[in-house]
Amino acid sequence: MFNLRRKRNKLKNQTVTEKPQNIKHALKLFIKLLMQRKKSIFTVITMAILGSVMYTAIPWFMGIAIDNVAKLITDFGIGNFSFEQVIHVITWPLIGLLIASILSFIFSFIQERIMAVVSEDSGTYLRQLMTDKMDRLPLKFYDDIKVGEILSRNSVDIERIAEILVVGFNQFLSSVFNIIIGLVVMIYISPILTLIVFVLILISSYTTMFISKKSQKAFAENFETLGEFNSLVEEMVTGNTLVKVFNQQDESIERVKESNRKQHDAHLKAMFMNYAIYPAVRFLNQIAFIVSAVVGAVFAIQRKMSVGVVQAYLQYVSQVSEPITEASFIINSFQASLASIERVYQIIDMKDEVSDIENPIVIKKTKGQVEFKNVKFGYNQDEMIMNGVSFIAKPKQMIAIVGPTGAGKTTLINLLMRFYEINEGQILIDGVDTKNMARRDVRQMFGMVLQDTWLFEGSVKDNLSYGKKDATLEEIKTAATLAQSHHFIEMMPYGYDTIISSDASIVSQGQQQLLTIARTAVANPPILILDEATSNIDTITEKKIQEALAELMKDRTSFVIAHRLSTIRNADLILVMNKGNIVESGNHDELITKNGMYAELYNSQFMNN
Ligand SMILES: Nc1ncnc2c1ncn2[C@@H]1O[C@H](COP(=O)(O)OP(=O)(O)OP(=O)(O)O)[C@@H](O)[C@H]1O
Repeated sequence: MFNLRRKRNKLKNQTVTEKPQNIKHALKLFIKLLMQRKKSIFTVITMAILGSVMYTAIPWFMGIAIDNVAKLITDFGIGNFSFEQVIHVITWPLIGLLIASILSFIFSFIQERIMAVVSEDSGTYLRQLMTDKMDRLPLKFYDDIKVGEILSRNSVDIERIAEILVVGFNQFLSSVFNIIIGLVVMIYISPILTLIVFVLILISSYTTMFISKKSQKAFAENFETLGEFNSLVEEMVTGNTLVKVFNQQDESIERVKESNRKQHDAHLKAMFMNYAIYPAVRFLNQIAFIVSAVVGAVFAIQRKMSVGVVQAYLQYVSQVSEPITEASFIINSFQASLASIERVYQIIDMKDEVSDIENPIVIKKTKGQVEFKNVKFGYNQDEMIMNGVSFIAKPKQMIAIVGPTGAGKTTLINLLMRFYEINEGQILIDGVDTKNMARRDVRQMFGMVLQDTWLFEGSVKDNLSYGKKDATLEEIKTAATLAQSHHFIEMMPYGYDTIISSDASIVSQGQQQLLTIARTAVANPPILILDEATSNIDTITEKKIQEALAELMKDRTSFVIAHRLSTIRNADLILVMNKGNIVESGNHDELITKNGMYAELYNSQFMNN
């Protein structure tokens, strides 16, 4: 079936990877995106710093409260001071703690709120950029990419970028400042202990990362070997007879045994990781905390550190170690978003369609003469398929294009409509090179009636006036009458106001075709493109379609991708195509006399269906 323009999807787009191909470039794009909202980002960073300061202040105030109570105990001895005295010494630290907690909450609330807006805005901004771009991209772009791929970039990837902005970026900022400020306070409390603790945290985080990678591999191996084992067993069961016929029982059993042994080893490794290594990793992660607790206790006994400070220190150890241990998770999701941003910008940064020339020529009233002058074209620069095609279609002539599949019929139409730019030569309409016209004006001169009809969800009236928005109801009805549709439209529940869609059963396939003919008639284009590929429509409707098309073609230049003998015989000019080029042209009698490819095609099954 004739499917204009999009004949071959090369699907050369890359598979979705979770890592950016060029991390530096992706990072630049990410920063560029953030810099769109400089003020917000600056506020967010300030909030993150202030939030971390407040967060760090909380254990500090708690420490002061503990130390104040401890001092009461040391000064007066247990039970020798009043409740009021306790309240007196803890009131200020507790107020400080309360204020720090509230401020910490407020700062992170503002931070998250602003980032939520930035994230939404960035999503909308990227979506807008993508949509605008889709409009400006050459149609060739759509040959090379799957529709699903475009949709996924427009939704999943942008969603992921928005998510990392609202969740990941906040988490990242808070983690960085919590670590820095936490470390500063820890160093202030005890530089030596902090050095030991920091090294321990780094070692345990690195080990965790290393082991997670190994364990992921072990689990993957486990699944793989299990899959292999299952398919071997399945093969043995289903092919049991064959195995016996060829006397391969021993070898089969040996293969299963071997696979079973591999599966056993892989499973054991995976389970070992799960039950032995992970608890060890968890313990490792606690080591920094344990060392700090032990050393802190010793310092407290030696009175080098107060109990309150030891308690604050321990909280700082968690404050610093937790984000470091989670770093791999944050890095992974950040990497995934960088990959997303890279994919989105791959489209945004693509080269636009060659823009129309300034001051394009406008043909006021098209006569409908079409000329191809030595046209050369290839979908790819290095692979020409059309090598110097020339012909003239005079106004109101009917041109039949024939040729075997892949001959270049669609390509010829694609070029006519300027869906692709030709490499050499000229395509002229009424003597004007289409390159010197606006694309929109060129396409407006053509009306197309294709096999794959396209109706949108809306009233019959709206569908018919799609090509001429200001068409009056009278015009629409006249066109519908010409296209043998008026009668069945009137029979519909609401006549011309009936809502239809392409998949609605309210209009049959044949009626859909008639409606598309009516739609073209409303638009009243000077040149027509018709696809005559046979479709499974009943003979009566088929006849109606024929009559409607004949009516439509009256007084217009028409290009027909022809399959019907009658059409071809009536054509003023037949273009016989093969391997991208016109190999013969003329009318039926001339071509038959020539006894070339046309005669061959004519006598074969090809045109006689
Ligand atoms: N978008 C495209 N990108 C690259 N090559 C293409 C593209 N569309 C078509 N071709 C190639 O161009 C040649 C001509 O194809 P075209 O679709 O024009 O033939 P056709 O005569 O319309 O075939 P059919 O009768 O099957 O519809 C073929 O070799 C085809 O593989």
